[in-house]
Formats: sequence, C-alpha cells, structure tokens
Amino acid sequence: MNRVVVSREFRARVTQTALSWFSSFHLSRCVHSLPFATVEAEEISGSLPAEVHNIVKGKWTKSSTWNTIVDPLNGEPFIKVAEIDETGIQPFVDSLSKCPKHGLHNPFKAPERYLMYGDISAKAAHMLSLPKVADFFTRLIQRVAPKSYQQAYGEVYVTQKFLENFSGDQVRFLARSFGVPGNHLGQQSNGFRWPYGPVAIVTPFNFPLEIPVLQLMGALYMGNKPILKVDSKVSLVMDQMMRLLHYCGLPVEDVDFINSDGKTMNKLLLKANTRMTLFTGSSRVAEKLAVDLKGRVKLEDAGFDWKILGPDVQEEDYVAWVCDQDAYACSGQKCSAQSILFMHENWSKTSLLSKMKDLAERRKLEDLTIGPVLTYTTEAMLEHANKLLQISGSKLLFGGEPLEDHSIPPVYGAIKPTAIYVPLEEMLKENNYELVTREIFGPFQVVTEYKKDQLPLVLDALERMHAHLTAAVVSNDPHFIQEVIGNTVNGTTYAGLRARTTGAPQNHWFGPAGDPLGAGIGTPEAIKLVWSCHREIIYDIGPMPKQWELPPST
Ligand SMILES: N[C@@H](CCC=O)C(=O)O
Repeated sequence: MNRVVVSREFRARVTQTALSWFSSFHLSRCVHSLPFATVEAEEISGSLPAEVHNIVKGKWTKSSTWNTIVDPLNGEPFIKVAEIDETGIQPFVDSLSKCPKHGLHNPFKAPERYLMYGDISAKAAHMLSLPKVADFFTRLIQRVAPKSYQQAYGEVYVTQKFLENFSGDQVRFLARSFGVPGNHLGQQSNGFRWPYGPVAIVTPFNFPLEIPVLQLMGALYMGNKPILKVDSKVSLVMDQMMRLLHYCGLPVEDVDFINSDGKTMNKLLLKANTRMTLFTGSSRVAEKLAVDLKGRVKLEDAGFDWKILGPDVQEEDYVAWVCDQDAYACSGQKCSAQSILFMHENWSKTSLLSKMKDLAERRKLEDLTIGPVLTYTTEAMLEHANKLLQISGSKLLFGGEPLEDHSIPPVYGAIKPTAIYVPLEEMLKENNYELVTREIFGPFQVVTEYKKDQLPLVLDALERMHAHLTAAVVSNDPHFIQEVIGNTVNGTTYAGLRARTTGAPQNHWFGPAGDPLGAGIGTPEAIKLVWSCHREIIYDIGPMPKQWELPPST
C-alpha cells in the first residue's frame, strides 16, 4: 500500500512539474529564454560570462575557487566554473556515503522508482524534441566544443532518442529477472540485476551532452546514486541539462554534480569509496584509475580506430565521403574517429585519395566543419606529422599546415585536415609502429596500402594495437569480411560497403572489446553491463520431505 502511495506521489510530481513547464513554454513561445535555462548560448562572452555550479545533497552550490574557461574560438574568458578543491570534497563524500551498496532502488526496494525514471525519461525526451530546446543545446555544445551545427545537433538527437527508448516501462524491463527450477519442491533460483550503490561518472570534453546523459541515466535506471564530473571546459552543457532533468521530475538528491580537477576527483573517489566508476577519456588516466580504484572501474578509453577498404571497389564517391566524415567531422575529436585507413591496391588505382583531398578542403572554420582541437596544440600535431614524414617512403597527402586567419588561442590546436601516407612494411617495423599508431585526437589520419596477398600483414598490424573501439570493413565480399572480423576484436565494428567508424547512435552498442574493464554506452545491454551486477536469490522454502532423517556427516 505504502509503495502504491509513494508511486502515485512520484508520478504526480513528475507530471505536475512537466505540465506547468509545458504550458508556460507554449504560452511564452515568444519569450527569449527557456524556463529551465540560466544562460543564452549566444550571449555568453567576456563581459557576460556564464557560471557553472555544483549540486550536492540536493542543492546547487558555488565554491570559492573559479576556473575560468576561454572561448575556444577567440581566447576570451567566457565561462566561470565553480571548482571544488580538496578542502571542499567532504559534503560530496557524505552525500555518496548515504547511499547503501544495495542502491536507491532494486527489485526488492522502491520498485516504483523504475517507473518514475520511465516518466522522467519520457518528459525529458519530449523536451529535447521541442525545436527551441534542441536548438538551445545544439548551440551551447557549439560554444564549448566547436563542431558544425549538424554534428552538435547529432548529440542532442541521439540523447533525445535514447530517452525515448527508456520511457514508460522500459526502465523496469532493464531490471528483468529470470528463474530456474530447483532440485526439489520449493527450490528455485532467480537472477536479478543489482545496483552498485554509490557510483561515479567521469566524462570528457568531446561529447558534452551525449556521453554524460546516456551514462548518467543508465546509472540511475539501475538504482545507483551517481556523482557526475564532466570536463570543466564543457560542463556548462550538463549544468543546463541537470536543470532540465530537475524540471522533468528528477529528484534533486539523486545526482551530485561536481566540477573539479582530476586530482581532487581522484581523492574524492578514494575517500567516498564509490563502488564503481565509469571513466570515458584518455588511456593514461584510465590506467591510473584502474590501479587507484583497485579495478572497480569500467572504461571507454582511446581508440586508434581503423578502416579497411576491401578488394571490391565500388561507390567511390560515397566511400570517400564517409572517410572524410569519419576522419575529420568534429575535427577528428571523436573516440570513434578514423585514425588509419588500410586501402587495398585496387583502390589506389581509383581517384579515392584525390576525392578525399577535395572533401577535406571543403571544410572551413566559418561553419565549424573544421575547428579548434582541445587537447593538442598546433605545434604538437605538426611535430607528429613531421616525425611520420621522416619514415622512408611516407608522404603528405594533404593538410599538414596550420589553419589560417583565425583567433583560436594558442593553448588549443588549429590545423587543416591532414592525411599522411606511410608504407605498410615501414609501419610494421618495431621502431615505427608505436609512432604510426599513436592516436592524435585531432583532424589527422594515416593512410596505407596493402597488396592483394598482404592481408595477413594488415591483420598483424591490427593485432598489435592496444585499444579496440571502432572499426570498419568496407567491402561487400562476405569471405573478406569474415576473415577480417574473425581475426580482430574491436567492440563496435561496421561491415559492408557503407561501413563507417563514427556516428554511433543510441540504437547499437558503442564500446571497446577485448578488455574485461571495457564499458559500453547506449543500449539496454550496455546499461545492464555497466551499471548493474548479477545477484542470484535461491529460494528454498520446502516443504521438507516427509521421511527426512539426519544423514551421516560428509
Ligand atoms: N556517437 C559517438 C560516440 C559517443 C560515445 O561514447 C560517436 O560516434 O563517436
């Protein structure tokens, strides 16, 4: 009975908040700002900086330390992030430690919360489908992680569809259990999806909305209490999204939101003893976290993502366009970006490379189809290019120069879309392999060619890589596809003429394979794997056999 009442209350609260918002939204369509938002994407500037706050124990808080973020397009200080330092972590530790290991809900505790999250997701999905809201988030993403409107909107769209997917009863279906008959009457085993309790989510700069929302909601659906930390350069987007989620009925105490540097976060995780941390970002940090947190982590780290063009040449224009998108959309700053292209010699006889060059040269700063690189400077990328060009037989295919006429601050990088050819045999040499397969998180790719009998060399190159995120086998030859897939491990592998490495939507698994710590994002399988563990309850209620006698000891 109590549960029913609680459930009704939850639903009434969710519905009321959303309804009042929707009506005020429709009544005030001409009003400039959105009711949940505290900033206007276009107005943020040096004279009107935006502020990013934290949430702890259900309250928005500031801090005494402000980290100033500069506009990646002109270097103007334009966002102030209230960052928590080591002296300020205790309230976050206390908040997390209030959540028991068995979580905020599980199949035996507060199951109405599964329904509540179905409702919140439905409301949030609806909000993101409103053109004005979608446009707001798209432009906000563009301000902090400059990419074209379409690429930024892609994030909003994926997030909106994801939330739609987990509307209604779909959250409770995530926690679906199973039963197996036992050995005797009254015995039955049941498998359940169990939360971890207090958990943490650490996400990078490149997808300011998509990655944090998909992981955050997955954590919540399964009954965990998450603390979320997004790269401060872009955390303004999640600051605003948290406000939207609160509008949609998210209980304010369910999520803590923190801005801090990595060192402070590390301290907090150790002190709060979070049961699981999902980290999306660089391999270097991922490896450190795995040690510090004694393996209680799931990781989606680097990807030196590869594409192989098979022997069957067809649809050259289309393949060239997909290569261009995979390597250079978002200025190559996707974990799924194409880092190396293995081209069958049949493709070398076509005009594929010159088509790729033409497409790369269409990209321009004005519409952000090429733009600032947030983790590499121009010098660092050009130095890497020069090192590759010293390898015997290598050559610059296109790019390899700084962008011109821009005001991107020197702390960030700005280069033209770049491709460097390196001969396969040279790439495989011990001295060169590490250099050639170093991931440059920018508009940068290596191109190589293999002869018809050299597929084993290609497969050897793939075997020696250490991160296995996305891959593409561009061919409609089933035997070729079989051979490549059967001899590789990448977690998200596209196969067929239209294969790509990027663009992973919410409807398929995205994550590395070949690593027991590998995380996934997007699908029910990813949510269950990352955000819940298995618990088995074996019922054994009798009755006792009628003639039961005490057996001898064994
Ligand atoms: N949709 C993104 C993946 C976001 C990941 O975590 C991509 O295709 O790169």
